[in-house]
Amino acid sequence: MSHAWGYAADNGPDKWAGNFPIANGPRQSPIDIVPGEASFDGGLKPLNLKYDPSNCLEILNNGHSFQVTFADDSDSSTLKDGPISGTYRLKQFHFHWGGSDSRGSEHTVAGTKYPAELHLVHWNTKYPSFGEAASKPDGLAVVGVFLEIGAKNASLQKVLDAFDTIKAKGKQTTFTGFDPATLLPGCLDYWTYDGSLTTPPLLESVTWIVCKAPISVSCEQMAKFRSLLFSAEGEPECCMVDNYRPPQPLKGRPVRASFQ
Ligand SMILES: NS(=O)(=O)c1ccc(NCc2ccco2)c([N+](=O)[O-])c1
Ligand SMILES: [Zn+2]
Repeated sequence: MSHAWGYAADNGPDKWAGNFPIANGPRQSPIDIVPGEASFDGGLKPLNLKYDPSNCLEILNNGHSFQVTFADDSDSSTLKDGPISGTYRLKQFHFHWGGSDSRGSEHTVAGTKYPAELHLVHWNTKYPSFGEAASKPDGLAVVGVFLEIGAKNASLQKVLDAFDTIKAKGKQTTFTGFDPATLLPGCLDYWTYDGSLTTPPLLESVTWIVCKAPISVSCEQMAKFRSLLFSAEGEPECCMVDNYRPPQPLKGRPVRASFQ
């Protein structure tokens, strides 16, 4: 029986290369972003994000995180411009977080860890589906947003209020009418680099777009994230915390900044 991947000592990030050798590839994510080593690129366009709340379908505990899934059968929720060419459709968003406020983000900024990180995942419509796009070097674009401890985030609270019905792995429920744009920071300055999925299968198909500005989350809201379980109903309860991969070697990749 294959030993499923996870974030524990026996199946966590240091063990993933066994089943997924690309874990040691040339464009793995996340990375530590060092602002002083990023190069400003005046050719980078502002992000053009257009989301339709009616595309929001459901919320699911997938045993690694929770995700909010969108209908992606039309170009009604898209990412354009920024560092990418063409049109990328929103498929889902999810988070990574820590067991305490001192850790949890996947990307770090000059070594600084945030308590959580939001990922908005989009796929290139030059390919017929997410699954096809996920295996192409320009197939995916993920917008990363850091969460920092501060005021309660009213938009995030709408997502957290759905948690009671998806506590265990495999639970899902209808979740409609949510506008993911309300989770974005006011300033959309970003860093961008070529990387990968940060969980298995670790495919090197992601153009990463990491926002410089964080959004707020209260410490009570962080406690709500930590109330989810990695485990399914009927299994010994295992709190869903520290579901983040640490920074990976840059291996000579340029990191560009959309701002000076
Ligand atoms: N942390 S992330 O945004 O890089 C990330 C990682 C894995 C998967 N999915 C796993 C997967 C299986 C086949 C292809 O993809 C996704 N996603 O699907 O949005 C996102
Ligand atoms: Zn992610």
